[in-house]
Amino acid sequence: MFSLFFGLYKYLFSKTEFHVLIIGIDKAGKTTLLEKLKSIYSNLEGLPPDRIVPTVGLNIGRIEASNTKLVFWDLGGQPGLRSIWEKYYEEAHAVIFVVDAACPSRFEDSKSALEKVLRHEDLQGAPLLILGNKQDLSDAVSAEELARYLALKKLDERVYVFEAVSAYDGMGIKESIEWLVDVMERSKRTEMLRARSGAIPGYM
Ligand SMILES: Nc1nc2c(ncn2[C@@H]2O[C@H](COP(=O)(O)OP(=O)(O)OP(=O)(O)O)[C@@H](O)[C@H]2O)c(=O)[nH]1
Ligand SMILES: [Mg+2]
Repeated sequence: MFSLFFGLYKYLFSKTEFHVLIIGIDKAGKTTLLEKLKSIYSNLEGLPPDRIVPTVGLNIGRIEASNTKLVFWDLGGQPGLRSIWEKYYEEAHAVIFVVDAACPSRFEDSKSALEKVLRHEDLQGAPLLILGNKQDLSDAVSAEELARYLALKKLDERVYVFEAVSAYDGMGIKESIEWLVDVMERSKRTEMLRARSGAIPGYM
């Protein structure tokens, strides 16, 4: 009986934990973004950009934002590492896809990597936040321009947005995270993941 009420209490009052996958091609700025998120949302000072090295394994960051717990999984974007991304799809509530908005010569690479991500059935219904990073650089393209460059198909059914950010100075990051939390809270995928994890009170 106690466990039934405890389960119900937990279900009603504990903060939801969302898993957010941060992917994108190498050097887009994913890890720099993760460290900036830690600095903005927690008391921990994130690593400064000059101490960040290309990611080979997995970086994890936990923050609290808008009364929810967010767990970020940041993976390496080098070509040989991209096959690892899909191992995390099933458990992800949403995806952040980071693009270096100041490097048009790599937009094509980003586009094909993202199209492959969108085709994967384990990510069905996952909200998508596409970040045009490095806005502190004068030649960075805007979110609208990036959307035009990428010209993504297969987005019709998906909840998505393009945002312009800088992982250096923090521009656009809070707005992006607010959007993400809001859509994850209302998404069918969240309902599906919750049901699958057996988070129905009394049935754990
Ligand atoms: N100017 C500028 N440079 C940035 C920004 N974000 C990242 N960088 C730089 O871009 C380079 C790559 O950053 P990382 O965060 O390591 O990129 P990544 O996407 O994690 O790369 P992988 O781990 O190899 O996939 C580094 O030199 C960063 O300092 C930004 O907002 N503005
Ligand atoms: Mg990295």
